[in-house]
Amino acid sequence: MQEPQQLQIFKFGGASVKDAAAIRNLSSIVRAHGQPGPLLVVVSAMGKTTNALEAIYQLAHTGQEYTPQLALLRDFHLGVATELGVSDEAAGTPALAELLEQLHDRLATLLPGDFDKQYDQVVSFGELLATRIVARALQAQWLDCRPLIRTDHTWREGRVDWATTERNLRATLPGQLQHGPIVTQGFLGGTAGGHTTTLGREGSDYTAAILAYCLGAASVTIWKDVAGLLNADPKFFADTVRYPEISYQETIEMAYYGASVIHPKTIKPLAVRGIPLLVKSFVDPTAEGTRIHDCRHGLLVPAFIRKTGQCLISFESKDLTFISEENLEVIFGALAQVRLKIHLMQNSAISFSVCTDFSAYRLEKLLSALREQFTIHYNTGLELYTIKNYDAASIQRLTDSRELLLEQRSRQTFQFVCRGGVNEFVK
Ligand SMILES: Nc1ncnc2c1ncn2[C@@H]1O[C@H](COP(=O)(O)OP(=O)(O)O)[C@@H](O)[C@H]1O
Ligand SMILES: N[C@@H](CC(=O)OP(=O)(O)O)C(=O)O
Repeated sequence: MQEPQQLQIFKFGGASVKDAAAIRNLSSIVRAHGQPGPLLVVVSAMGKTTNALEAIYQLAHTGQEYTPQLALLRDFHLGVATELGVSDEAAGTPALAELLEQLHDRLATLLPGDFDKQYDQVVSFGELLATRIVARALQAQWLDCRPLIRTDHTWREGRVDWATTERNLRATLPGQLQHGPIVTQGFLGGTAGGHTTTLGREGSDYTAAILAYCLGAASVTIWKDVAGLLNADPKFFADTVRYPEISYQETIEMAYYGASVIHPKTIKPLAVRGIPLLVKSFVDPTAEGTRIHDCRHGLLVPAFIRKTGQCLISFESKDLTFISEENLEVIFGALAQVRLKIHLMQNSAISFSVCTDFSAYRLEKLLSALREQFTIHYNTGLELYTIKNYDAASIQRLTDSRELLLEQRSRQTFQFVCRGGVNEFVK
């Protein structure tokens, strides 16, 4: 087996393929920055297509009308392909029409129940369509990653079988890469039985890391609409600062706390094999960006991370007994069962509180499981703020005008939960 020397992996997310002009820009980046050696291009669904597919699926699964939304999605993809001169007619193959027909048939034959499994079979079409269009625009090879990236049956958050995936990729890709760049889907995997899985929302960054790890890539570059990894999301915070370089460890923590610029699972596979991750701007591709790698640096400026759509749930034992390890085991078990991830937790003598993402469906399942044993209160519409490497001024900047429902601090990290401010911009 031949090792693909100096393999470069580029990942383009939804914003960088949102329309024909964006895909033209992507093509010029690949021409100017993709080195002459092997290149693997990972692409997400175009713009907000995954959200649109989620909405269509929700309607279809509940027996409601969805054909106008499906027609919009179809026309959008066919329109972009035509504008780029890569329609089925121009390409001489009906790949887009076939995908759209498969999507149509899937939606028309949904079964009641099995929500998460069927979600994956439907929502995956966003990446399949986008990669067909981008591969044609780049005159590159198109690769279906689903038979190669093997996962278990955890629908909507497939867990990767690393050994099988590495074997599959190493048996297939090095040879194919010799024939030119390859375009493949982010976010998707497949089970041993041939069913499609997805890796969790915004999981295409993670796909790039899986491919890099398994193929021993020289680097991964994720092309974003920002100048690099910043100390806060510029959509919500004024005066953001770019980190020119930052360690895997700092980045993994920022992603874990909710810095949505990088999917939290992305860093570990890269760190394990020492593969640098470059975050660069597709708006200004020659700018430096951020290099995430094995480096040492002094204390960084405080980083601000905001997670919206949070829910604070507190459990009290009904008979005023203390919160014990036995109680906690039951609560943690139920949270894992309904797949609610804990972002922050705190306990007092008779009460235990957790902050999680709000999902009406999962919360209801949790309440049914624990209601008999505990008195449960919850608040929704909350935000969780994290300040990494905090100082007094940074705490003051965020907490001054807010009523804190819960707060916690360690040596480097300050976190608090408060009520959500609609589209609030932090100065
Ligand atoms: N610390 C941060 N640094 C830079 N961008 C951030 C940060 N936290 C959140 N973001 C947001 O992440 C966005 C880019 O990520 P995302 O939209 O997921 O990209 P894509 O869908 O193209 O992969 C930026 O537009 C920015 O609003
Ligand atoms: N399209 C998927 C996967 C993804 O990673 O997208 P993006 O790279 O645009 O965040 C989603 O929206 O969840």
